[in-house]
Amino acid sequence: MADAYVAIEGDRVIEARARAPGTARGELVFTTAYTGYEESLTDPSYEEQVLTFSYPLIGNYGVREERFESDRVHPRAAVAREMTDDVAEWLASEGVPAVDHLDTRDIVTEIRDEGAMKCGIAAGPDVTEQDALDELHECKHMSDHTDIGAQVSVDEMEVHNEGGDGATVALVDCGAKGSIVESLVERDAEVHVFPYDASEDDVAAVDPDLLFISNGPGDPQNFEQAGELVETYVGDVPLAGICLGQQVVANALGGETEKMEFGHRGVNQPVRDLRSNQVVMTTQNHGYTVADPGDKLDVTQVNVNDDTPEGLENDDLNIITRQYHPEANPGPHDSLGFFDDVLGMAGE
Ligand SMILES: NC(=O)CC[C@H](N)C(=O)O
Repeated sequence: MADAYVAIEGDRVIEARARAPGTARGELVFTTAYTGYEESLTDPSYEEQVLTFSYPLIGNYGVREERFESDRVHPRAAVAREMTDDVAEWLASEGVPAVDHLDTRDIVTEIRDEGAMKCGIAAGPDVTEQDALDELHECKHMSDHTDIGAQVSVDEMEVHNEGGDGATVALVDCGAKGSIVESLVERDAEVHVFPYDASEDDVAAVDPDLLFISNGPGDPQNFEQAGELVETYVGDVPLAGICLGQQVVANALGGETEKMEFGHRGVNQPVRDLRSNQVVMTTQNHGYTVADPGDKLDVTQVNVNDDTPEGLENDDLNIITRQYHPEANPGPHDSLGFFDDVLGMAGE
């Protein structure tokens, strides 16, 4: 008998098995990644989403903190065909509801046909279908989470690798994955991690060689202050961005972003570099895209599947951004050279 329910738009309720108890709501999305569940579940970009794994068995190599991308689980709930006890117990200890024993192919097909959608989840011995429906009816559209940055950013500036020999990087933390900081520190950068709403004066105080806008959850248009930093620094200091960072940079420089139907989430998204014609496999996790790069940025890389912009650049203004995740974790390491390129702009 079912002891968990997933309610999706149209008030359809899918029965499941409770693996971690509780009720939750969020935007229902799926990832096709076949490894990296620890990294995905701790990626702050999944804040306010319910993550469905299309790969059928989640948890088969345990749960190790050294693979976490932040200090907590970010999706509001997790959905899998089959989840191991390790993962279920971890999610339960974090208070994040989880369900399995349902047809995840059905959910993926529904999202592909209808687009990412609101959902409600109720899991545990005492829950009813109505509990899941109540959650669904309370669920907000992702763009209506207007201060989502506050949920994922540092409260105070933090310095990593103080006294490092390399560039001084001002990383605006819109929900940064730990691997981005690590990739910069490994290249000797002194990384100042700023709150998502840091002021121009805060950033100016460290006299950065590079302004870097991180990945993050929700609608990039809700990160106005990060956009203002981009407007302030463009032309004076090199600019870099990953995922939400690319979107914020584009919006700040006269471009436009829009919501995609169901986005790209996985570890084998092919990206073509338009100058070298080389294709690399990339890790992705985004539901918005740059619809118009504006007149300051050139599209230098595109997604092979749907031609959406994956890289934006301006050689004169020293700007390089990526829609995908060059830091990987999970996923292929093919584009780690991005970090050498952006630190190269900063004189390293
Ligand atoms: N990983 C990210 O930075 C995601 C960016 C943005 N929240 C999107 O969904 O498009």
